[in-house]
Amino acid sequence: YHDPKTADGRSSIAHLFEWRWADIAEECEVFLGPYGYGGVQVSPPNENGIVWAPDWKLEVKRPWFERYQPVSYKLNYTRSGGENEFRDMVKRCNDVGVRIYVDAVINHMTGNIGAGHGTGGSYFDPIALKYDGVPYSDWDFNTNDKCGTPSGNIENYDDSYQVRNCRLSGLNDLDLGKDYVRGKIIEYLNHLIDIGVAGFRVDAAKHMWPVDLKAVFENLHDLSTKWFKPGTRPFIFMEVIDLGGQAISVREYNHLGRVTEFRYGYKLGNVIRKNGGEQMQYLRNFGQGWGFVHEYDALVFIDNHDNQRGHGAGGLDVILTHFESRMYKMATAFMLAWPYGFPRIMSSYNWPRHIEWGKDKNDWVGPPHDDDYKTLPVIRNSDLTCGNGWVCEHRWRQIYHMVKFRNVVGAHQVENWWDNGGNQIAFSRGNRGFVAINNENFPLNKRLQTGLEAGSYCDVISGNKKDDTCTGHVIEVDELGYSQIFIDNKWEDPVLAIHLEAKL
Ligand SMILES: O=C(/C=C/c1ccc(O)c(O)c1)N[C@@H](Cc1ccc(O)cc1)C(=O)NCCCOc1c(-c2ccc(O)c(O)c2)oc2cc(O)cc(O)c2c1=O
Ligand SMILES: [Ca+2]
Repeated sequence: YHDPKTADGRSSIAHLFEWRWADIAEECEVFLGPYGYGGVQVSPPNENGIVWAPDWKLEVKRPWFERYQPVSYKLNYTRSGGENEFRDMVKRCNDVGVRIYVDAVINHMTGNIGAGHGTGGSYFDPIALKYDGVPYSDWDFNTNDKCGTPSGNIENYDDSYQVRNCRLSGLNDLDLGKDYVRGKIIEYLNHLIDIGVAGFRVDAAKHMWPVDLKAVFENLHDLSTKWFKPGTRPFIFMEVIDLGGQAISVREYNHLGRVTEFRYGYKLGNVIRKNGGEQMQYLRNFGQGWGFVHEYDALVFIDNHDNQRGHGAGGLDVILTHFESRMYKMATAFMLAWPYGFPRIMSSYNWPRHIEWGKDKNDWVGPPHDDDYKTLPVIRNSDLTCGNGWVCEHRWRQIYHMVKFRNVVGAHQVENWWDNGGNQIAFSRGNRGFVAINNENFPLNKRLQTGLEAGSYCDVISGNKKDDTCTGHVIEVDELGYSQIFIDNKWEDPVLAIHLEAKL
């Protein structure tokens, strides 16, 4: 369950948050496949509640988090499309070596958003705990006797019983101890596996008992033999928000599959922002040495759909996002060059961020849409940027080139680590790649061992290799593997990366 099951040496995935299935299928063929991405994490494909909250403090209309309020496990239909488009996307992506990982929301159903119909027309009544599209009834939910708090909601995250058996933010909490509930969830996930998905992001895993998750995972089918060898188990990574200090730890889950290591993005954000005296030189043992889970248990990322809005783990003054693009690219370059964990690149949409008192008042805003709240298609510009409000970080040169870098260096370990005792670092990955980062406010200018064979290399951060020319800096490596490395702190990107497939 820990192995991502990506194709031929592909080593990272992109989270195309709120993208439509048709756009993802196209992106697999025109970009993700050719540029070496291993897979896509897609938004929840199951039918969800429709959230209008005029009575709330804000005029909240069709927020992004409505997709995290299931109404049924039908794939027909969400803002991203219906089952046919979903099937088409899985086929077209797998056919070009790009896997699909589904965001599985199985801890809960909707909150108290009023009785009505889901995005696929299924009737539900949250008060009566009635979800006809599954069907679920009040038998299937954790009620007060199981939970024990006056409100029935989680009130204290230090009580591991409450965190599992009570409602998360008022969301109706499924009882995964019941065979019937497990059966419905297993049926949903196996339907996805039989279509061809390669695995799952388990949403809100912290809110479910490991023993119940184990019972579900054990009953999942092997992956479809249309694209995978017989007997291949699904890739599982569980969202466990754990920055340490709370009752529930990632270590309760990492035997079941990989876990989201939230400390990774949090600590790296602090280092790059130089918060609290953090320095780049301390990154030489970034990983288990910092208390993170074992590298084979870690799914790592700079930001995710939740904390890029200041929610969940970290907050706006630590987590780096596309809004701070120069630092974001530096952090992403490090993540993709550094061997620890399996990396996920966030691909966002723009929203009118409005920070007041350290909170983004527009943190609820949903994807780019037309007047009927229909999600807009992705527009692809000839310079690889996107239109219609899609940020497409995964298409930024400094990012997609590092995705390639990670594929080229494979499992080669870190060698030739150098730092200036402050915020300049450099290291190679075996004899296949070399990267240097200057996060000081003065230039880096040093003769360093790159670990690479002699020759001229194109720096893939500043440009592209075209046949035997380089549109960015050309880096000369001498017979002994040394190179005079210069990085001006005033450059657009104070990062340099070269590898064997960027050799001129
Ligand atoms: O901010 C949000 C949504 C956040 C969210 C959504 C999906 C995620 O995967 C996630 O990690 C966070 N939701 C808003 C609005 C909201 C939505 C539904 C609701 O019933 C009440 C309010 C909010 O203010 N939520 C309360 C704080 C965030 O509390 C949530 C968490 C959460 C946050 C921090 C933790 O340490 C943690 O263990 C869980 O996970 C969710 C998972 C879901 O599947 C659906 C949710 O509504 C939520 C969720 O509300
Ligand atoms: Ca629960």
